[in-house]
Amino acid sequence: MLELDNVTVRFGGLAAVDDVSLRASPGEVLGLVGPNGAGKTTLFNAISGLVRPSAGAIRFHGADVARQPMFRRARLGIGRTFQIPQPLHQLTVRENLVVAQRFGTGKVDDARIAELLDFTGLAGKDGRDAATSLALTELKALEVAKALATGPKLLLLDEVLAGLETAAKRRFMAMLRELPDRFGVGIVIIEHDIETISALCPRVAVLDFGRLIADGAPADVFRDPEVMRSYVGAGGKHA
Ligand SMILES: Nc1ncnc2c1ncn2[C@@H]1O[C@H](COP(=O)(O)OP(=O)(O)OP(=O)(O)O)[C@@H](O)[C@H]1O
Repeated sequence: MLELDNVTVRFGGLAAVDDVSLRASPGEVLGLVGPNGAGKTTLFNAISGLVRPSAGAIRFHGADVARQPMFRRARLGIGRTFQIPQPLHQLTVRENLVVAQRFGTGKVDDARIAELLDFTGLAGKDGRDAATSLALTELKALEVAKALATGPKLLLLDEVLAGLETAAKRRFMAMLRELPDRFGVGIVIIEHDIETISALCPRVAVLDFGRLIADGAPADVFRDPEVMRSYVGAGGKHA
């Protein structure tokens, strides 16, 4: 479904993503980890169209999307969340989903919106405005609901679990586990916590200074000395 070939993203002299080749299959749940500044979000930005790669190919279901604008990639089925929730603050929760649907599919589907509100635990909050009346957990749920409202086949989740307290995290993990079957999406998820990523993802890819240094089953990857060095080198706070 997603094919990255030798993707590099440069900011001046810095290769934030450095010659990364990676594949994700339909319905697959892939973890993306690495220390702070490793290039994870930049890779998401390159896939979703927020930054343009300096080199390399990005294909989605066979189509070369590397030069396509964000909305076109969204229409093809690439959806994403942002690390810091980015609702349209002046709009209500429901209106946020309407905008996301228009962006991703071009039309509004009220039944689907009701389903998404229910699924993400936001039913009953649909009339609230996003800026002033939602707690962090609800903002994160809205971020997931918005991404789903664009009708994705691939969902890029950028630290949706970070900062959640234990009960909310458990709820979110159950929600994420349901996504592939219920909504027919594959997932790439950025997450720092090794235990969480191992519980959610049969496969994990590791970035370090922009380079892909490991790709495989969590049990193998997190035993790899180079991976552990990169975590410990980053202060050991993720290990
Ligand atoms: N727009 C930008 N301009 C210049 N440098 C950038 C830009 N965006 C990211 N960088 C740099 O690129 C590198 C990779 O950043 P990125 O945010 O992708 O890392 P990350 O792995 O997502 O980190 P974190 O876990 O902290 O979110 C960092 O050195 C960062 O400072």
